[in-house]
Amino acid sequence: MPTIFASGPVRVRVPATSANLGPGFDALGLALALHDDVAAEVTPAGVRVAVTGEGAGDLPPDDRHLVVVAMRAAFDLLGAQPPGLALECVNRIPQARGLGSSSAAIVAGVLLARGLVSDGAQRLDDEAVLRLAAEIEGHPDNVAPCLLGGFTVAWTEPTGGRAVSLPVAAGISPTVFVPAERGLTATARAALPATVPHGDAALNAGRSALLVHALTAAPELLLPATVDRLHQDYRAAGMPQTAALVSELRAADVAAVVSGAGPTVLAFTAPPDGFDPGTEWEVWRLPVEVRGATLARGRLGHAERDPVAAGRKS
Ligand SMILES: Nc1ncnc2c1ncn2[C@@H]1O[C@H](COP(=O)(O)OP(=O)(O)O)[C@@H](O)[C@H]1O
Ligand SMILES: N[C@@H](CCOP(=O)(O)O)C(=O)O
Repeated sequence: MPTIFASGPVRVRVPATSANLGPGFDALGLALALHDDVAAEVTPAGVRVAVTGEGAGDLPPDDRHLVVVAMRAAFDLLGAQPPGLALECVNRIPQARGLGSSSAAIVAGVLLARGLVSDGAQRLDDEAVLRLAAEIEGHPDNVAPCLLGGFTVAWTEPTGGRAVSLPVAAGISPTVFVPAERGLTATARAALPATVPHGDAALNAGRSALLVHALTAAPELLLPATVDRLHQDYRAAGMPQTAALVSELRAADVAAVVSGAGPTVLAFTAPPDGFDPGTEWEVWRLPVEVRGATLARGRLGHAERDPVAAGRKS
């Protein structure tokens, strides 16, 4: 059957995410209430990308833009490339900080492409969207919460990425500490060793299982449940201030971890009154986002263009 493009624009709202959550390297993730909004439309020719907010002036306004890259990959699976594309991006998720900006861009692109094809949801079902997004990102742990919302457990089978979303216990109140400097995920992944000691792997297996229990039913266990030996120590030399802040918060009994590949720090509960991380950190309280990515017909409206409406709660 030929691929028929839908007429008119579609828009998507995608949440920020925090991946790993300590011991759950490449597996656990949490969606956070901070969003990018992107609208896309099929045009007669060419590719145009308008960006406001994070990345404006830095991101390539053409086929190299990550949302477009993801759209192209999805259109290949959907059966045809459109003659041209116009995108409008309103970005609020800080980029290259460990808050899942690249997975949000990828999920946005795959869902927009699906929305621009008239029988897109039949050609590319939800499981296929997750598989494709995880394949482009290289791991499933942050595309999963971006797509599904909430707290997710993701894994990879020979056929690709899969995930489930679990309900989060009351009392989980994430705070993120975001530094000005960037850190690319690819650089942080290059700092990891090819093999790890068996004892460290065993420790992480136990703690990530405990973390599922802590996040869904027993928040009082979050401190022991967030111990990690697989990635944070190996990456600490590349982000010493992040490592120091995680240690400082944990010494104050706050379950803190490196968010994703860093350099942002995630604390599962608010820091104690008077805790001062220093002026180099922006501190935002970001509730868990229970809704995953949402697609709708039409352009971005006033609410989606508001720079803070879908964003930070300080
Ligand atoms: N909204 C976006 N639109 C286009 N490209 C993006 C967007 N967000 C992130 N990227 C690309 O992904 C890179 C950051 O990805 P990554 O290193 O994985 O960090 P993060 O932890 O923020 O996902 C950016 O430098 C940029 O190239
Ligand atoms: N498991 C990945 C997670 C990367 O998350 P990001 O938000 O920093 O892209 C890793 O730790 O490399």
